[in-house]
Amino acid sequence: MVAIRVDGLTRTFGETTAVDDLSFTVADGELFGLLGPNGAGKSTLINVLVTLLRPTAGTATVDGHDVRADTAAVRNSIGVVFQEPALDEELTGAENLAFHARLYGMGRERRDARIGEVLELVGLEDERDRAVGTYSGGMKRRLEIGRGLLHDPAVLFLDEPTVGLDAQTRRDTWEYIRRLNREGVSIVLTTHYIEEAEQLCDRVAIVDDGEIAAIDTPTALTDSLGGDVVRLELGGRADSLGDRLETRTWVREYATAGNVLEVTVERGDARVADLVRLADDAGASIATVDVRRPTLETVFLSLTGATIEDGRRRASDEASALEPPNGRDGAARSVRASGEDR
Ligand SMILES: Nc1ncnc2c1ncn2[C@@H]1O[C@H](COP(=O)(O)OP(=O)(O)OP(=O)(O)O)[C@@H](O)[C@H]1O
Repeated sequence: MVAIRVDGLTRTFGETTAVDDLSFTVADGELFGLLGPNGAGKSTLINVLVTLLRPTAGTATVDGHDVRADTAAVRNSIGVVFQEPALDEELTGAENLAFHARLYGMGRERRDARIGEVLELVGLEDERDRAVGTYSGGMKRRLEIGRGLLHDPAVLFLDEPTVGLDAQTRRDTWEYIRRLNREGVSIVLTTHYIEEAEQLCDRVAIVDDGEIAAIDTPTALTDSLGGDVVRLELGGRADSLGDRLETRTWVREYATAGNVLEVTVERGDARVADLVRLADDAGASIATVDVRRPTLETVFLSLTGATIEDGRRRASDEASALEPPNGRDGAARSVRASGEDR
């Protein structure tokens, strides 16, 4: 079964094509990540899938419902946690959830049972009667995730779920997200954190400039780069080693620059000794050796020619230099007010 099917989806804002002819599917029960810098089109894509924005072209279904024709059915099937917190700090955790459950028209009995279940799922049962204003950042985020789950949705959308959280709280939040996923909820999350995509997601779509540059499991994406890079800093010029490397079948490729030699091999840790021996035979002394496994950052760089950080900087420069001529439309603005990490 398919949780989400996107076919030729495009969304433009005036001259800007925020989402450009995307097609992909998310399987039932999958934890799927959209990784890309600010301005790549991730939020626009999510806003179309959660029916806050209409597509300009193409189609999408969520839990089998068309985002254009069946908005009510889509909304019933999904939970959404936006980047911007929207909790009432004066109410307790349980009261915040009860308020939301009433908005969903849940009857009292179901509401009470479900609030208990959800608080347990996100590990806040002991804090249920404390005012949310006294919660830590991570607890608030978990309560928001819990709120998105109240009506038992098939698909949960999380827009930058750990933005602004410290490293430890981020890891804890990942654990809760994994737990929900194990309970059977399909999850789509956006992130610009490499590690989040690598550690958490079953599959990742690398999004840049409204397009999907690649889509696969994190391991397959990093493997596609063809191996680890062993970097040797030598006492003399590195090109003296070139001839010797040419004859080694385990060398996928190599590059030299001054006294630095970079060799791509399948298993970097297993080849360090061979490379040290080769350098030795060539009479080259070695100053440093390190082995780098490619990360999704390396994949992003090789696909787009920029780092995610570059992309983020470019987006924020553009945003401050040039506001869109017609301004942002209301639906998008209400869910995208500026946050601390932009
Ligand atoms: N309502 C809008 N009006 C005009 N342009 C918009 C609007 N929403 C998004 N855009 C533009 O569409 C492009 C994609 O933006 P989007 O917010 O979807 O990217 P993103 O990857 O989600 O980034 P972020 O992490 O900052 O939300 C950007 O160029 C942005 O300026």
